[in-house]
Amino acid sequence: MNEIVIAPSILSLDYSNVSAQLEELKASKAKWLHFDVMDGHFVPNLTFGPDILKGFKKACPLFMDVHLMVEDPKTYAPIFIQNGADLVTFHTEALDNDLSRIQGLLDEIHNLGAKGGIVVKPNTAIEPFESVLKSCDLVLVMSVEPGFGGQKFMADMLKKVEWLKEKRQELNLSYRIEIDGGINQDTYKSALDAGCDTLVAGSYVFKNDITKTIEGMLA
Ligand SMILES: O=C(CO)[C@@H](O)[C@H](O)COP(=O)(O)O
Ligand SMILES: [Fe+2]
Repeated sequence: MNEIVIAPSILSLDYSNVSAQLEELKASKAKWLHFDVMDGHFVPNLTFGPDILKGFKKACPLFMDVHLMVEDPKTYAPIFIQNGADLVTFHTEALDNDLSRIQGLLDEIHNLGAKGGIVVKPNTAIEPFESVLKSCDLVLVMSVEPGFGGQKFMADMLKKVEWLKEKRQELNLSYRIEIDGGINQDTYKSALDAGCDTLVAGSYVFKNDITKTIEGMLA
């Protein structure tokens, strides 16, 4: 059983007060930061480039979990790895769900010394990706449509989590299972019960007391 990790999503930081929140995160029980990269094409929102990641890593040296929501992850994964990503996840849909392209990018991420994994949107089934699971350090299940923080949790996505948990045991693998979107006081327990070991939480953490909210999910 993997240790439970909370990965606060910096998408929901209060950008008028960044350093104080990064100091609080450093002192908190969060070991990871979730860094959402959006290119305005794969999703209808724009966020951060590699220089911002580099700055965050310097100010707050936690494990950087970089979620690429971009049309061209093959180009951007190496750039974010050079700038501090410890783990990069990319959407299968951005590679047309093509298994050989997905396998190729997972191999490339590993060759660059980072951890890697796949992400699926809510309307993408997870079962077709069984053959690449052996190369994933983590599989990320989206429980909202990617693009924005603060959306409602889609409880149906927990079926994917249950399938991933069963497959992990059947195939004797050890990838982490992460969920992203709508995690809060009403939903985090069901995600853990279904088999998630890594919880992304954005608005829930940053719109409340950061330290206590993270501790509450780990209690
Ligand atoms: O990838 C995304 C959104 O596309 C997320 O990482 C969000 O940042 C999660 O925000 P909350 O739903 O927890 O507010
Ligand atoms: Fe994310």
